[in-house]
Amino acid sequence: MPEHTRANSECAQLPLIDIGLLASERAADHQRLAQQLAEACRGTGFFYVRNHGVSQEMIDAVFLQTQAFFKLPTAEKERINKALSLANRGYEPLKGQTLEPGSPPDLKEGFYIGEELNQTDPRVQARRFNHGANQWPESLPKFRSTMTAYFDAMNALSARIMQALALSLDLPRGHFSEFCRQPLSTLRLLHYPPQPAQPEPGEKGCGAHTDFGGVTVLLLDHNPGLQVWDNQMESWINADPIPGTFVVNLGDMIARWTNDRYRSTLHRVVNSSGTERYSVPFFYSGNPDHEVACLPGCLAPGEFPLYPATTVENHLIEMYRRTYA
Ligand SMILES: O=C(O)CCC(=O)C(=O)O
Ligand SMILES: [Fe+2]
Repeated sequence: MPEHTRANSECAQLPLIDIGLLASERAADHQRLAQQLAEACRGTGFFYVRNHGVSQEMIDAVFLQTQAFFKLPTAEKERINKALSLANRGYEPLKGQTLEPGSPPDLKEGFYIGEELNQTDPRVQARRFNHGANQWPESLPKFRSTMTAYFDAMNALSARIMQALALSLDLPRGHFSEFCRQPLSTLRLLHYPPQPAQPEPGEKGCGAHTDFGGVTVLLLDHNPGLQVWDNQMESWINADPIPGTFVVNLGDMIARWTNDRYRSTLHRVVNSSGTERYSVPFFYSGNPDHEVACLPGCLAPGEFPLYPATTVENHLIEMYRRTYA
């Protein structure tokens, strides 16, 4: 992978998928969706979705609250630092994560939100991984309701994307419905200051990484900055924002499931826009107890599974251990 931070602007665009086709009554529409998706997933594993049904009003409200949160005084953000949570919820300061081993820490600050759970929930009582209370900023009255509504909308959209993924793998549409029950999901708000004029070698908004979980549904503001590694071309593709869409990408669990027919792809952020950049990824990892093993149809005769079977929870614990070690 080249060290410089520019992407090849002449490269192919990522595909744009009409996820609304899933609601069609016509089998031909489902087939078209399945085909387009299979192609996208065998390619970079990154695509845009449109016709997703999430209102622009809701998206505007999410950005408004996100910006308001990061503009709060540092002391207030620090009061709900993620380090105070047993469930990885809350504020992550600038340079708090290093997604690319060997590079300087990421030039971003973040905020993590999970499912709203109270202390009596059996999953919290049992200290299941990433299950616990959220931490909320006190001085933003609309923050909590905006984010929980968006969280629910993202869970619903992700479940629909899983249905489309099932179709793309020649499986029944409901194949992942058990996986989608009581899913473990993380909503992450991100703020990237502009890339400094004189960065440290390798310093950037977000180091090259793959996402851990099932699917990621990423909301971009109007700024470019996201780059996706194109294995075939051996270069970075700019995944610039397209209004009215989300960027969707596959996490490491899908590679496990499909024996690498579908891959999780390296991506990174270089905020060369000269202004503040905000983005809101949603990580959908599914039911913690669900078994992740090679799917039917993803093993040709004589081919062996590349990964041992595991559960969602054990896979995630292992991935977190590696990143935050
Ligand atoms: O900010 C972005 O565009 C991407 C963020 C990302 O890749 C992540 O949080 O995993
Ligand atoms: Fe990512």
